[in-house]
Amino acid sequence: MDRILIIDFGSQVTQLIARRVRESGVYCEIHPFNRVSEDSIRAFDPRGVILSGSPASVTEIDTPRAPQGLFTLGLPVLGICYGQQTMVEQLGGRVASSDHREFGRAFLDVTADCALFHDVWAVGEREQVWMSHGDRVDHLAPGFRVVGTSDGAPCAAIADDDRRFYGVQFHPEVTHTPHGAALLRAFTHGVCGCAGDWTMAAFKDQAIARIRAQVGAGRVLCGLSGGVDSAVTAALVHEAVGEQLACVYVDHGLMRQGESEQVEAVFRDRFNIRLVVRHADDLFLDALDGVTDPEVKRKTIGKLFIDVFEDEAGKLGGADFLAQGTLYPDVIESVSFAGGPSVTIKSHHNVGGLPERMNMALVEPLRELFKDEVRALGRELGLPETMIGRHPFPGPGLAIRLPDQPVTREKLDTLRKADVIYLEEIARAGLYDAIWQAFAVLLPVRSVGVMGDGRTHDHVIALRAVTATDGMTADYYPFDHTFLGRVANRIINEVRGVNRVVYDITSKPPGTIEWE
Ligand SMILES: Nc1ncnc2c1ncn2[C@@H]1O[C@H](COP(=O)(O)OP(=O)(O)OP(=O)(O)O)[C@@H](O)[C@H]1O
Ligand SMILES: O=c1[nH]c(=O)c2[nH+]cn([C@@H]3O[C@H](COP(=O)(O)O)[C@@H](O)[C@H]3O)c2[nH]1
Ligand SMILES: NC(=O)CC[C@H](N)C(=O)O
Ligand SMILES: [Mg+2]
Repeated sequence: MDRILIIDFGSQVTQLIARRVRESGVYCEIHPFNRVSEDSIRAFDPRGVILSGSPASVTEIDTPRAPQGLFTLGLPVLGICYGQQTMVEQLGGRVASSDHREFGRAFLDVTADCALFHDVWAVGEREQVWMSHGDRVDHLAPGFRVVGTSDGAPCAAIADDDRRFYGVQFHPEVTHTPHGAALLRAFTHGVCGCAGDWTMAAFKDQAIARIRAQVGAGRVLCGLSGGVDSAVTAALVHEAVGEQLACVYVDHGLMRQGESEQVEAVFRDRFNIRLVVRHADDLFLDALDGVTDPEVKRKTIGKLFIDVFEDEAGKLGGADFLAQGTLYPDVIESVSFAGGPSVTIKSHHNVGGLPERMNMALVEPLRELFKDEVRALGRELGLPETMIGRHPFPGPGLAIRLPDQPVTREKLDTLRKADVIYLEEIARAGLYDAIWQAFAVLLPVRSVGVMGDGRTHDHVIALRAVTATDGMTADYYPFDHTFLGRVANRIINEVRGVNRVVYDITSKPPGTIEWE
């Protein structure tokens, strides 16, 4: 299988390089610069290498470099921004800090032809690109020539066709460079000669073969949440090892209205997979009694998940493997320049402690995929569209949508009623698929209102809806006011105990998607 190696120097947009390469039908992986060597590159056996951008500056000592041996392997190399700068510097050219910094939209004048521009750009054209740099290449390394210039970068695009080395100061991976994807494709297909045959159908067959080889005759347990990731994982593992798989769905009393019934019905209807539904609301709600702190809530729930899985595995006569829907963004070790370990924003309930305690090995067939690729794989496996397009729902459920207050059955009930109205209206307006995730939050404040000429002193519901591609960053969804007014009206009229509705317009960062 053709593959491209992306060496990450810590750019904010390295993941986008991977997405674009994969969209061109070529498998790729991101490896942090401090983990690659000439040997590791040989072992990975790529058709070509892309060097990412970085917050660091080549002009300073002790900043990251590519392994020097990379440039003698005979492989095509594309350096993007910092990647271009370090390549030039490592091959004998010079990079300097410039007064003329460029951030955001810029224009590139195409001054010469090269394989990177083939069928994309012609000499004499002026092309929109996206820039984010303060340094620039001042003197080319031997063998290179300039093929494009911009106001702030006389060497904005450079080529050494003999060695198949290319460098661009702009970022082709971002959508603000309109022809960027085509340039990356020209690199992967034209320059590196990749066939572009990495499809979800091919991935599915390989994944099934890998699961069979790993699991053998062993027994697999899969936590099923109703979410896309676990559904696709279960379907894939089932195709691979059939009856050796059992799924456990835990109703922890923190699910949305009708959710458990729906997950169970869809699953039993569509799949012939053994499913255990475990009702454990007393267990979870008792443990959460009086807990207000978000981290304590998350850890309490995480621990109980482990207990329940352990218990169910025992009832099933033991399990050798645990199947999880871990995705590529969870796996990528992005390079941190903050120095020191990064802070914990929130402990994502993960069944991470599980395998160790239960002596189960992990089966993680989605480790290499992004969420949209998981959805494509789900389609390949014939999963229903309602399951594939489902908004993500966090493992700790509604507990983290009752911020800064203890979880009670009464509050859960109020929250559920508001949430279901909101989602109903979103579906009715045809907006469900345009939104990454939407939900209601019950705030720990009461406000004064007037209803039916009487005074009310009731709860406030906050509505949240965001757009995102992988949940790492997000923007609030720009509903029109008529829509918001309609939802607010219905919630206040139909949900007893709520007299006010607000809309959350915080992006991530600085906010997060969930409130806790
Ligand atoms: N209620 C639940 N019962 C059983 N397992 C669960 C439950 N909630 C979460 N899990 C397990 O935890 C994993 C992580 O949850 P996560 O929400 O990240 O993924 P998902 O629910 O499969 O997909 P999505 O991100 O779309 O919600 C799931 O894949 C599943 O294995
Ligand atoms: O399985 C999960 N377990 C968790 O503990 C958890 N916390 C947040 N989320 C989901 O992750 C995405 C990003 O959420 P945040 O911006 O709130 O961190 C959003 O999609 C959140 O819904 C979770 N999913
Ligand atoms: N985006 C980047 O890779 C920036 C590289 C380097 N820090 C510069 O400012 O030029
Ligand atoms: Mg989920």
